[in-house]
Amino acid sequence: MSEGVLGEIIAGVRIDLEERRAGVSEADLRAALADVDPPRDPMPHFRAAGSSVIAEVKRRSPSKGALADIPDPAVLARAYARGGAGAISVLTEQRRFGGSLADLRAVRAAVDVPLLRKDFTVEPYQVLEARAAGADLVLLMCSALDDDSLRALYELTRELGMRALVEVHDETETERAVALGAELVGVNARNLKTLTVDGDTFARLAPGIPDDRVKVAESGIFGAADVARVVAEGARVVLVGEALVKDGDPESAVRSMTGVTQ
Ligand SMILES: O=P(O)(O)OC[C@@H](O)[C@@H](O)c1c[nH]c2ccccc12
Repeated sequence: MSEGVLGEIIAGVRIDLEERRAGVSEADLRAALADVDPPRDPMPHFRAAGSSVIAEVKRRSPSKGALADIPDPAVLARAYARGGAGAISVLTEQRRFGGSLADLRAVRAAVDVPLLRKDFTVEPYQVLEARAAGADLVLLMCSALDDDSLRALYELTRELGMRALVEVHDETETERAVALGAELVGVNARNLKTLTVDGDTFARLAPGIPDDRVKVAESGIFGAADVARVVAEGARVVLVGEALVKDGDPESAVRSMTGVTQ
């Protein structure tokens, strides 16, 4: 299932994960959950009229290399929050995206908006870790998970009171996400096996997702015109990284993509 770049990324993710697990056990993480504020629910914002933005803290990517110098993710997150972001995504994968759980904690301390831990989630340990660091959502990628793992991780997020953004990039994955009952389905226009963006992906896959689910358009969105296009195709939410981290005024950039209607 995971071939090419995706397989390589996940191999690295597993190595880093085992290193962390050697320091903090799953039982330690579960115990730590008692001291964490309850999860914040992004769904009301996502379901309200007009587009909602998940604004991403993203330092680099395998396809583009370094995107932006982000000396303090808290500063960027505050700008996103002032701009009206419905949620903030923090990429925590270290090797290819330059992120960390420290970034997630820094953002959690700075803003009240719901937070997505954006990583290649393959083990329950990562979901517990996300919640312990104050995340409210996790990303579950169909391309990285078989049906049993997908279901087990989805159920764990619900058990913890979190939401899962279930990511798809083709028809088969879309059917799997829908069959799972995913309420938040992200269509990633970037194929993580080849790293290329296909702007027609959302329009192609969205009709396969029932309208009672919240449809999220991910990747390759650079401005209000792109948002208007995916909103017309059924998106309620857009997930934007590169365009926001590169913008000198991220607050206005988020605002310009928020509340866009057909
Ligand atoms: O920087 P962009 O093109 O706006 O994309 C953001 C987001 O969609 C992208 O970071 C992403 C979507 N799914 C992922 C899975 C893993 C890592 C990264 C991603």
